[in-house]
Amino acid sequence: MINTPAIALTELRKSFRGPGNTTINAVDGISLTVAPGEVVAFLGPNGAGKTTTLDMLLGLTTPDSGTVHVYGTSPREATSNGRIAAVLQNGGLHPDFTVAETVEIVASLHGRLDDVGTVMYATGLTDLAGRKVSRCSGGEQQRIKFALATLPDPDLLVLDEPTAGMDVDARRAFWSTMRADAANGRTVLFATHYLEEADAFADRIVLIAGGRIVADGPTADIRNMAGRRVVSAIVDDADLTELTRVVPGVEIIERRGGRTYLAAPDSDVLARALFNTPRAREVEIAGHNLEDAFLTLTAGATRAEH
Ligand SMILES: Nc1ncnc2c1ncn2[C@@H]1O[C@H](COP(=O)(O)OP(=O)(O)OP(=O)(O)O)[C@@H](O)[C@H]1O
Repeated sequence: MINTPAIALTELRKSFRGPGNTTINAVDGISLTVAPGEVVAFLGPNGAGKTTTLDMLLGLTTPDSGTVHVYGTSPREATSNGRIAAVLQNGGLHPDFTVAETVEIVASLHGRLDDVGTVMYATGLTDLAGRKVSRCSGGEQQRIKFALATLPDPDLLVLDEPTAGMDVDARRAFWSTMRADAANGRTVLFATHYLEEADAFADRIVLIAGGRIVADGPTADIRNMAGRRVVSAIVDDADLTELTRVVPGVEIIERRGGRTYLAAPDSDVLARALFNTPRAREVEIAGHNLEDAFLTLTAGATRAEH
């Protein structure tokens, strides 16, 4: 079955009870198909719904509605036959074991005791072999989890904020190991809230906010989209209609607090047109910072609460 996707999510929904009897639609209709061998970043701000989606993908949480398929099977089946493995944010490590013991236990479960040395070396754990897990830093613990996740040699690796707690050098080392894995054909889906990290590593970025996908495309496209300079102003509807006529490719990103946020392939043309629009007031040109632009892209998506 050559065409079976690595991941197929259809109309996934999951809500939780929030404070004061409200309902939080953590995941609000996510559909996503990932082909084998793709490296996909699941990018979104805190609370966007990334972890909840990954939990459903891994079969740790049951969706309220929608379906999850991993290589055409259920998450449970994919986990039990070693096709999918994960590095999650919390838990999973025994504090009293040493790093080597931890890796050996999981290796023995997968019949890979012979590979312990190689895996520990590849994940930068060799020098930490004798250290108790409880004495390892957050970043070091992430590396242990990563080593454990690669032991079953999964076709799909799911990583939730994998570099949390790592310093710059550790991050770089981690991603170079991941790149080598991906070059060998492993499918990787990782959650992050750093655009730079998604940009540096993923082939494709799925941008999520408010429990929904707000953009999905090749990394270069999303980078260009996020990299556009945003121009905003207080402007009325009639002038807006005129602007969309005179500025090629202008797009209304959102309207918030009486202000309209616009972007165009040439932001100078857009800004000039706005300055020449007599009733447009308080024209502002946003900086070119990728993180700011990313926030602008996701700010419009607010989660529906009842
Ligand atoms: N068990 C739960 N009970 C109640 N609310 C929850 C639960 N799990 C998640 N939520 C809420 O659902 C929303 C989505 O959370 P989720 O952890 O999936 O987001 P995230 O994108 O992974 O965020 P982060 O980057 O902070 O990890 C948030 O508003 C969160 O508070």
